[in-house]
Amino acid sequence: MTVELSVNLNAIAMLRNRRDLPWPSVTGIGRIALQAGAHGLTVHPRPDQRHIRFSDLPAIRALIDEEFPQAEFNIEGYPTPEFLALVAAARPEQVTLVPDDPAQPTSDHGWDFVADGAMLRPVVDELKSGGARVSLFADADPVQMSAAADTGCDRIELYTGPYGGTHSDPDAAKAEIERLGATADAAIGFGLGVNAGHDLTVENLPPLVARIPALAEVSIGHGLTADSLEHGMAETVRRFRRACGQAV
Ligand SMILES: CC(=O)[C@@H](O)[C@H](O)COP(=O)(O)O
Ligand SMILES: NCC(=O)COP(=O)(O)O
Repeated sequence: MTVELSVNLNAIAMLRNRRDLPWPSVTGIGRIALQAGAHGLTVHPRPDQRHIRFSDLPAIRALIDEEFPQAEFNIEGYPTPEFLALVAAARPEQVTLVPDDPAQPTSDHGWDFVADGAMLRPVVDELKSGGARVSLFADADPVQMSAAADTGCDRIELYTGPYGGTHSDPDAAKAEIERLGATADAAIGFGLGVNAGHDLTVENLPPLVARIPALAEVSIGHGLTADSLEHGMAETVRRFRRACGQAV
């Protein structure tokens, strides 16, 4: 199975928002990423619009529809009525629901599928009936996968932040990979697809992909954007695609 790369544009938008100027262009950089073979684009429109602005969503939708119809749009966020309205208008191929509080500096945990299942089930149903694939953000915890499947979601997205934090500790990295792998095995056993994301890099992707051969998609923004400052966006997308095991 090919591990697809979805490029997260949050950091590009964060840089753009530093000034009242239209560059760097979120759609312009997204175009370069798709031209270089990224499978799709990911955004996380947070309530304070600190990076991705609500107005970015129709522009990204139009870019994909008009120039890259085979690509996917993945929108992440907490399922407030405002977020669900943005999703209904943008018609993304995938929605990734995360349990983020608006005050969080970034996403740093997955759902408690036992406690949150009753809330998630109707939201998942609504999004799926609108035609989206639904992925739910998940910590590395195999025990939670039965309850995750009970939400009716299509996929989980493994939160790989703790793994990303082991960049200088090989033993801790191996332990995190095994926790992630065991969670993926459990999810697949319940018929779920598996995505992954947060703090993934060219260096830490290959061992994760080797442990989870059924991994469907990784969404990457921070590390990929950092590398693009050195290698350029097109070459960086190719480097990350190779790190996913794609023949580039
Ligand atoms: C869900 C996740 O881990 C990331 O995709 C998230 O979008 C990061 O958000 P920030 O870019 O705001 O840190
Ligand atoms: N879902 C993870 C994502 O889209 C990007 O996370 P990061 O690479 O910016 O940490």
